[in-house]
Amino acid sequence: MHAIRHEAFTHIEGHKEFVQIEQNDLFPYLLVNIGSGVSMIKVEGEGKFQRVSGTNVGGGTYWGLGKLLTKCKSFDELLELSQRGDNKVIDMLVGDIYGGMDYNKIGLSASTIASSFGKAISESKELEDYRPEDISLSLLRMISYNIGQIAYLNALRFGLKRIFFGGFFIRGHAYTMDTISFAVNFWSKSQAQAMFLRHEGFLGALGAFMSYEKHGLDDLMAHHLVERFPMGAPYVGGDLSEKISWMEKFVQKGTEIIAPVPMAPPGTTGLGGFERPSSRGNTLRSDDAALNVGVLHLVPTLEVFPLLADLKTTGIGTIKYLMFLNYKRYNLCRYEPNTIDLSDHNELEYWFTVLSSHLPDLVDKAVASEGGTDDAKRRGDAFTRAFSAHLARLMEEPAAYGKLGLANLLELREECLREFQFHDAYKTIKQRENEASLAVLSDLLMELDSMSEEARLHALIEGVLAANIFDWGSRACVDLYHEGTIIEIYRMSRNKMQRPWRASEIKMYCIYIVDDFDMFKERMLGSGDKKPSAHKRALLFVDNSGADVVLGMLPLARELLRRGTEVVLVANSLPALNDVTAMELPEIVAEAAKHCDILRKAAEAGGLLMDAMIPIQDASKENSSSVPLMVVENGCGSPCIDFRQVSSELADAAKAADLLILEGMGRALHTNFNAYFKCDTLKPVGPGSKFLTLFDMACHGKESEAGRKTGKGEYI
Ligand SMILES: Nc1ncnc2c1ncn2[C@@H]1O[C@H](COP(=O)(O)OP(=O)(O)OP(=O)(O)O)[C@@H](O)[C@H]1O
Ligand SMILES: CC(C)(CO)[C@@H](O)C(=O)NCCC(=O)O
Repeated sequence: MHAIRHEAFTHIEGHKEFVQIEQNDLFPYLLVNIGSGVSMIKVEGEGKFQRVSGTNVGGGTYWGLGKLLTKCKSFDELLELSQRGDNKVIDMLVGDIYGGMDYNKIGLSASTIASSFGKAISESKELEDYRPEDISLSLLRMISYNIGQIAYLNALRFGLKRIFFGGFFIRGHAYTMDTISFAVNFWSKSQAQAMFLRHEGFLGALGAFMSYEKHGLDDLMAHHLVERFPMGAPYVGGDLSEKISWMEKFVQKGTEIIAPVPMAPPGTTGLGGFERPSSRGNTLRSDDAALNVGVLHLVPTLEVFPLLADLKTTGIGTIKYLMFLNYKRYNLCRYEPNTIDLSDHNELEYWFTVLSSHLPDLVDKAVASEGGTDDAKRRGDAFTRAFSAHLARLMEEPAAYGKLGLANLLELREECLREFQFHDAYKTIKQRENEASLAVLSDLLMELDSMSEEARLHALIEGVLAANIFDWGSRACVDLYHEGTIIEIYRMSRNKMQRPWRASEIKMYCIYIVDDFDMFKERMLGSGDKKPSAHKRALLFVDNSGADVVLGMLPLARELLRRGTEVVLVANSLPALNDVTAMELPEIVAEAAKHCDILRKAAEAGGLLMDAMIPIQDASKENSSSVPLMVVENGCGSPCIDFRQVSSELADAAKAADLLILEGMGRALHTNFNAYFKCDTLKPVGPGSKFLTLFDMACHGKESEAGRKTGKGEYI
């Protein structure tokens, strides 16, 4: 639960809500594992747990007894039957005893089950006279309610505030979860709430893995575990079945991709007591159709970005805590990379349309990047189907893979491409753009050098914004590109920039803009009595290949180097769209260095002209007079960045940094727009980048609360 965000959720009347749990507030809790039998485990801390109780009436009882009584051939069939059942045919209800009335004096409604299967005593019916549907429902309620009640009593016995339910019995079935939630709520008189886990079926395997000494997992930190989604999950059968054979336990081999089955609209529970939970529909909503899990990857080199401001000290925001026996609100604010929350249905629909409309073009590029072979076409087709199936799944249940943010969706697409062995769909385009931009770099540098300091700084920032237009995720950019050369478009785009740089609205999110260029300029160039004060080290998070990095970010890097600031170019570890990668940067820098002495000396000092990538500690060699220009990878393969999980090289490089330049829509707007850092930060986002209409916006930024408190500025 430390590692996987949005692991725990409540499930009440068909409504799933994720529960945010602070790392230091997780323990103690009761874990109820419903397998064949049921184990109840008191968990008091990391590795500190004790089995305190259990019950032999569990999943095995439901399946075993159900099989005997209904002749069902599979567990799912049995569960499906229960959806169409009516338990009052077999269960003795309070109303049956008290003449159809509620028994108000002791607080029981007429529909409350007085005795499971109790009606069968007094009726002269044989087993065959009962419908299997009714038997299944009575049995499911008997067992789930019993487990819910015992769990609650044990939590009470040990003063545990939370109960998590797991085990293969649950398996993501909405109706089972609603039934257990109902039971816990009923017996605790609404004092307790059942919580469920997205990866409930894997607890045993995970426990075995974690306790296996050879892994040396003692120091395992939450940020070392990354959840990725199994792209084969919705894509079953066909040529790629070998790839997903491990999923056979969950998904029947050879099943076609099927659209997820919508659940019936929630109804009301009516009279109270044991009315049917409203998520019950005519069709069982099972996760068989699309496996509802992510795969955990252990990446021991991932770290939390050390310059991320600790927002707890700022006290902004409110996090809702659902606590057992005690409902509290805490005033805490945690880092959330996503700016856009896709739980807003309109927002979700908008992004799904954008991604779907980009799909054919992306597949064309991906197939071309692999030489357009038959194999590449086959993989392209499989990718389209797999990704579309994921989109359909998420459209139907946005929380299927945890709380959905735009960054997750964009990363999902990149992962999906990689899953089908498209490692760099934009390879050719990136190369072509890099070459075209490098060819005009020296002209641009000459133009910049002819300007006054102030005009140059202004032109450089405008240049970063203007060059960020070259984004091949943006159709508008592609269209524009047909109409001019790289330098013409760059110049035109720069000329269009009018201060104050601002954006008024991005889709439904209003963005309030502060153009802080003057503040930044004062720090860089000084003003009045104030002397310029160069930053010690700047981290430049670069975005797109071609003009963006070559004509935008490199000239800015050069200016910083000229002023004695060390520059670290931070780029993706793996390709994502047309973003430049850390592997590609040394070659680009080497080529640019041919046109510029400042870049050449700095790149030499940073070791870039000798090796492709060098460890940061070797970077500040004594044998050069110039401050170094370095490259580090960020640990990501997505257009966005989650600062809780960056490469250890980046974390290391950040320790000495006092300026961050976070360029581009993915990293500065779709993610991290609301992120605060401990040092000066620039967040330049160019017009028309990543899916926005051209010239919709020029640049965004805002004053930082945290910045004001710490005396650090967040510019532009
Ligand atoms: N497709 C399925 N086939 C069989 N059982 C299923 C299926 N889906 C869910 N179940 C439920 O899962 C239960 C088994 O769960 P699980 O594998 O977690 O337990 P186990 O390891 O056998 O039990 P224990 O924890 O008691 O050792 C079954 O008894 C049944 O109730
Ligand atoms: C015996 C185990 C632990 C096997 O996993 C499980 O099936 C269980 O907890 N059964 C319930 C036993 C009891 O009555 O406590």
